[in-house]
Amino acid sequence: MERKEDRGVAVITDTWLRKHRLIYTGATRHPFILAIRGGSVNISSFKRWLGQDFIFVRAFVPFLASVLLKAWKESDDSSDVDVILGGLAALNDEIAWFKKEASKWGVALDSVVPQKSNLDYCRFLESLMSSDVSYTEAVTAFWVIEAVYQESFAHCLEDGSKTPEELKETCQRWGNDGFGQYCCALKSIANRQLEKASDDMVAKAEANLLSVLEYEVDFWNMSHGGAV
Ligand SMILES: Cc1ncc(CN)c(N)n1
Repeated sequence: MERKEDRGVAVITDTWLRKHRLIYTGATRHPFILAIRGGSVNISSFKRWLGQDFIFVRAFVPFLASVLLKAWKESDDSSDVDVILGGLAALNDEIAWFKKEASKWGVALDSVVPQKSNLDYCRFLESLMSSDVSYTEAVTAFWVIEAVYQESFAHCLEDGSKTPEELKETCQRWGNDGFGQYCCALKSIANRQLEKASDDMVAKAEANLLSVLEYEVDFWNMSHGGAV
């Protein structure tokens, strides 16, 4: 089927990404990502990110479950539930992967202390789990959260990147084509929902997009912090 983008019709999420390009680039081309891509990343920064992200991913599970519930209740398209369920299943693998990766790098996940930026981001996720938050808002935020990781890690795998061999598996996890297609599916769902949403809801979804991008930048910034 011909997509709206192909027909030159403005798509809400694309309009937002153009409007907020600076912060979007800040989130997807962060110095931590550029250091991975350039091969100069400090391994203690990577380990710090790994430990913090494990905590985040655990908090992401109930958030995703809440989006699934909202899709089941509010979506007109039953395939949304399938897409989100696929995301939940992938998270199960992701948690197992974090445990394996942490043991490879000698990171004791049980003793990682969540940093403030992480706690703030997890609290934001929790606020989106409220039944007062619409499916449109929740699924839009969900798409942005996934898209930032997809764009960031795919950049580390592009031609010309000098990503260290031992970090390629991490980059593949979010930078692979399958994850890219999953993000496209989430983006289409978000756009479909936004097109029929009230102005007020669209404004809230845009504010959430900005919040996610700010939280993502702060999240990457944690990798600069003190020693692991
Ligand atoms: C902070 C963060 N943002 C996004 C993702 C991708 N699920 C993640 N693992 N961590």
